[in-house]
Amino acid sequence: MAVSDPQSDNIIEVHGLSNVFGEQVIHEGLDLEVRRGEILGVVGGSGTGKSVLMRSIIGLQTPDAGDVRVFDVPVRSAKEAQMQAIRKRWGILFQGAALFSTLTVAENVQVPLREFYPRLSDRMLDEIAAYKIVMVGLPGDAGPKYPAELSGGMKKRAGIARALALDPELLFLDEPTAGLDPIGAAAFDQLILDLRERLGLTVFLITHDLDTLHAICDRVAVLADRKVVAVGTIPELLALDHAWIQEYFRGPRGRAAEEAVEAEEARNELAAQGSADD
Ligand SMILES: Nc1ncnc2c1ncn2[C@@H]1O[C@H](COP(=O)(O)OP(=O)(O)OP(=O)(O)O)[C@@H](O)[C@H]1O
Repeated sequence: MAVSDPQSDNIIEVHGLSNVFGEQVIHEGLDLEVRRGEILGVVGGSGTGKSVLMRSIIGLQTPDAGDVRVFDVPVRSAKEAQMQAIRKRWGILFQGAALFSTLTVAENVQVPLREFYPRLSDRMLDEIAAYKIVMVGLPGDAGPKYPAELSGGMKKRAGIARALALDPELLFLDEPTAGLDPIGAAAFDQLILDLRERLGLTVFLITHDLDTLHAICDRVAVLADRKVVAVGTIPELLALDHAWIQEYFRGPRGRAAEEAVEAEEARNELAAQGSADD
């Protein structure tokens, strides 16, 4: 049930993916393409295999069948040097930010730099970390703090700073707004949008957050029945006769998220009219 036309300029291509754990078939013949420059939301019920899909794409999970290409490199058969080269081109925010608790924020940001560029001087490492920390909207004095001293939203921002350490082209985000209050979540959505604009990122975003889907995703991929059953804009998905999609987007939470976006658009329109009248 692919809704949008396929495009050739894909950063990620997944074809015929299967993942099986014992008796449990998670994916069977799953296809997905992620286009350069888009924010693709990935949704699906709990346990449908969103995180397993992400792990298959980044090479942390060896699938039972299928092809996965990232930056045109076949992840399953790539040599270690090829994988190293593409790992430099992506950044990952795992669920819960996954910061090293014994390292400061600045040291966390420096982890990928030390791994991929072991000859960087301490001064350069400090400068890059300070730059990334400010880039994600953390206060300048956040660098020497430990994760335990940060709020949930700040931890996520620190995780993003680390994911951006190597100036990636592609960002993987696994439930980035989970656990944030609605205001913190909206601010985080805005940060992702800003970063995409400023850095030209492509974003693979796993989320349950309907507000996030409405606010920042160009397209949404729906996981159900062991595969991606549909990919498209939210209006395209709403036009489909699929029970889970209808329930998810048209349920009370889905409608509230839709209304919030409509209200925001109306406010922006009024503001634009106001400034045109001045
Ligand atoms: N290494 C593994 N070994 C065995 N089973 C696994 C493994 N990894 C994941 N699973 C199982 O695969 C299924 C899908 O897991 P996954 O974490 O991808 O779901 P999800 O869609 O991300 O869920 P949620 O929305 O709750 O985070 C789950 O039933 C999980 O228990």
